[in-house]
Amino acid sequence: MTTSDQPCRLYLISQSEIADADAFAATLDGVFKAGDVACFQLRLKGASDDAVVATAKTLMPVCEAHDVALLINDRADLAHEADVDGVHLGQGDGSVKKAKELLGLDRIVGVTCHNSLHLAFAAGEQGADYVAFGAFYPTETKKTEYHAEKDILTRWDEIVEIPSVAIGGITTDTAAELKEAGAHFIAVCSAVWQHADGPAAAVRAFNQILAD
Ligand SMILES: Cc1ncc(COP(=O)(O)OP(=O)(O)O)c(N)n1
Ligand SMILES: Cc1nc(C(=O)O)sc1CCOP(=O)(O)O
Ligand SMILES: [Mg+2]
Repeated sequence: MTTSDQPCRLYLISQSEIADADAFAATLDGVFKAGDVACFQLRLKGASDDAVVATAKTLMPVCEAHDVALLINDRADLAHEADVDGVHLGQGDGSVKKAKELLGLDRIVGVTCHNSLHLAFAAGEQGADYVAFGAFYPTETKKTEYHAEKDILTRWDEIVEIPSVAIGGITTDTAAELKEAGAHFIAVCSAVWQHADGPAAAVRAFNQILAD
């Protein structure tokens, strides 16, 4: 993941529960057909380890077919077991170094950095492939303790080559301003899965905005 001449792309986060992985794989295939998605993060909360790995394995062929990187949230060990493209680590989810050792240097390790350039520099020094800033807007997907301002994306983009991901309450109304501020990826959950016209329509709409 490098920033030079790269367009701002969509980073899709799953809902926190997936009841039927096969049915969801079919939905995801339709979503990916609707437009460009760079990454898909499997963010299951409260699922067993076996369910996370099994769901990832069911979704992997769909992600591969559309050239979408599949990441597992929170757990480098499960990302390793499922042999996916990488892991997203929060500040309490283990070190980048250990994740890279386990997964291999070719796998993606992204890190939550809240509203802190200091955390982002530390993640970058440890070898993170991207840093995530947020939450930019109110969200019901997660209880957030940190609020990020757009200028952190601009300052990061001016200083560092490592891509940034903007997250938290992003909608089709706000994606453009984050892109303009310098975000390299726009991470979205509810604005896709709860879109009035369905997730494929949402991905089409985000793609139009990010292409402008
Ligand atoms: C792209 C991206 N950015 C931030 C987060 C949040 O990670 P974390 O702080 O570990 O919180 P949970 O997602 O685990 O609740 C993320 N998942 N993805
Ligand atoms: C998972 C997550 N992490 C955040 C952070 O600020 O670190 S905000 C968030 C929720 C993202 O979902 P939505 O697009 O529905 O707001
Ligand atoms: Mg986490």
